[in-house]
Amino acid sequence: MTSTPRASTQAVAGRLVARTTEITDPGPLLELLPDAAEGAGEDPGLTAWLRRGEGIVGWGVAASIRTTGSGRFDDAVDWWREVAGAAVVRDDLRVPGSGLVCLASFAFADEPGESVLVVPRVVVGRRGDRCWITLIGDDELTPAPTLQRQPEPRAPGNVVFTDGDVDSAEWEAIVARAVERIGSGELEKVVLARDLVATTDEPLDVRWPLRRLGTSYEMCWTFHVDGLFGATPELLVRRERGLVTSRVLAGTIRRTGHDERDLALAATLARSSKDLEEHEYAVRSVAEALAPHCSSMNVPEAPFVLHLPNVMHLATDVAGVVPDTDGSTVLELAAALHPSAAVGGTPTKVAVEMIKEIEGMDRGRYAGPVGWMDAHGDGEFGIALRSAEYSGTRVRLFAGCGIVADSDPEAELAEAQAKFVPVRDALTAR
Ligand SMILES: C=C(O[C@@H]1C=C(C(=O)O)C=C[C@H]1O)C(=O)O
Repeated sequence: MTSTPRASTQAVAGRLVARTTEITDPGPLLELLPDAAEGAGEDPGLTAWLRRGEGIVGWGVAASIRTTGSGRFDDAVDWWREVAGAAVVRDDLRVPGSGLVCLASFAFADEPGESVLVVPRVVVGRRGDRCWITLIGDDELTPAPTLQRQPEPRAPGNVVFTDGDVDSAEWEAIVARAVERIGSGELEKVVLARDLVATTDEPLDVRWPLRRLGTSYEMCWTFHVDGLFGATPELLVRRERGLVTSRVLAGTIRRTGHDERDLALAATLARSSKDLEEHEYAVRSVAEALAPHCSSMNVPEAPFVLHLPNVMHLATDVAGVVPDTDGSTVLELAAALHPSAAVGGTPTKVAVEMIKEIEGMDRGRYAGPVGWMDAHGDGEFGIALRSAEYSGTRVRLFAGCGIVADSDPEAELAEAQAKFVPVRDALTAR
């Protein structure tokens, strides 16, 4: 058993006061984020959760909590219940993302790793053609800032990439070892990841990669919470007024850059027994974790192919109804789902143990839940994939692959390389 260190809280001075007001369209939300370097030493707390230009961005820190260990989700649930329960909220819009919200990102493993929840001081959101600002303060409202499109973020300068904890040859050997153990019947699937370290000339202005991810990977959820950023195609869970949805991905093929060839490859992917098997494990793990909370569920029989600029995935959208009698918040659902077979394996416990034993690196918050939640427990959590953690000029990129009985280590390495592309390009693109 791992111990559960207590959560460390940055105290909320008093109760939080939040007010949401409708505003005219302020332009692309990512362009509103202020320059973190101008914050006079204060934590700028830049946060983002966006897809196709809709979602929320935030800055400033009205309240936050850091938590570790196997109790990280429970600590977060308790903290948010307390903060949201005591808050005074005025929200005339009542759309997803308006009112009091927190953004959060959780460590993949029970140990090591730190999880973070942040309530920004200023949140600006867009849903359809409605836009809003929410000001959050302790005891009294944060004064309204002037919303303006910010100049182009500072460029990272030259970027040098080096192997992370495990180089490519070693990683292939690790994958080969996993395939052997799957062959001997120890487990069915394990997801193995590796990291790549980018060193930038200038301390990273996270708005630089965020803007590029937001435009190049529109169909993904572009996010940033406390130094973890990326654009994930995988939605762990969304809860919106009793309806839950999850987009499950597993089974991948690299794109060639030629539309016709890619279409042929998409058809191959949809028929590939190796990928369908890997996908089936992931869908089953999500459906089984959601079932106890749902009065009805829809699990499509066959996946569709999701086309991204770098790769294509087998994808299934699972949906369910959470009755009022269940009352689980989106965070509790995310906790129940994590780690799904898309990032852990099957059976989960054996796979997670094997990851710890052979992967050779600390995942940090990569592949953990990342997203936002409101005071009613609605919100969205994605899986932090196609992501990186940064501090100053050091950026750690992550990518992983589901390994099954007939996985080929060389092909898996190439697949992981393709999954580095979104963040790599976002750092180096002009
Ligand atoms: C683990 C990652 O991706 C996951 C693994 C996939 C696969 O092995 O086919 C596909 C999508 C994700 O569920 C990653 O991007 O790092």
